[in-house]
Amino acid sequence: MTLIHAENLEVRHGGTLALHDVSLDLEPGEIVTIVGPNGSGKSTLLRALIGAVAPSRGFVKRAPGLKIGYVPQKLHIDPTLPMSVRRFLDLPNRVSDAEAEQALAWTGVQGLEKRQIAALSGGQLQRVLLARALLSGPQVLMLDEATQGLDQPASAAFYQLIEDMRNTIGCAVLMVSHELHVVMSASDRVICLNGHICCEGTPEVVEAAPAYRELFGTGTGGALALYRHEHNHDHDHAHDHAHEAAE
Ligand SMILES: Nc1ncnc2c1ncn2[C@@H]1O[C@H](COP(=O)(O)OP(=O)(O)OP(=O)(O)O)[C@@H](O)[C@H]1O
Repeated sequence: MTLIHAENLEVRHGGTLALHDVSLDLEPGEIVTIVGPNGSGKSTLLRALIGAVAPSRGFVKRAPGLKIGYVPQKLHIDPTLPMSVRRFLDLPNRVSDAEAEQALAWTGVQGLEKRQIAALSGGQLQRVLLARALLSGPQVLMLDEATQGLDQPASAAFYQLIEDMRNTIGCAVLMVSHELHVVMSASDRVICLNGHICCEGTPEVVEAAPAYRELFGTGTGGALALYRHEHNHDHDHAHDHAHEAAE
């Protein structure tokens, strides 16, 4: 059974058309990665699929009772507010000490219960966020640039962990990533977004697609190419995505 079905989504933020004509299905157990330039609507799409922003057109259908574990791009916690890892894992639902310990162990940050959230390193924080998402027993894990700020070995290890989790608990994974090398190896399906879906398919299909090559360039490869947006096909609509270099 399809977990999430989105049809012809259009999302506006005030006067900004963030997404239009976006249709997609998320099936159980698959790892789907969304790539796209800055401002291309990736976070907006995740938020629309969760129900945190309302589409101005189209609709999202989630399987009844669907449990989604969401790992946000940033965590906004006032650094002056005391918040231990253990307390954080109780939000929004209380969990037992044993469950908290198990989730932290699984994500490789065992023993951090008493540490303050504000005192964690970037990598530790991402793993604690992941532990919290797992505690809800998700059928879908959604990650919004979860490896931002991590070095390459740390982000590779993080994605390996995600894949292990998918294999162990069978959840689907929908993630936004800026790391093409990871996307290409760890995803079952890639969606290339730029306000609308430019192309999608298996990593091999997307890698060869002209729209993807226009977005990310073909020569330079790696992270730099992500920001080189050589977008020259016609969109026949007016919206404000930066179609030029965003460095
Ligand atoms: N709360 C908001 N209010 C107004 N405009 C917004 C809001 N959130 C996003 N936008 C705009 O919507 C568009 C899509 O933003 P979104 O954050 O979804 O893109 P993104 O692909 O996730 O970007 P990034 O890679 O930089 O994280 C952008 O033009 C952005 O400025």
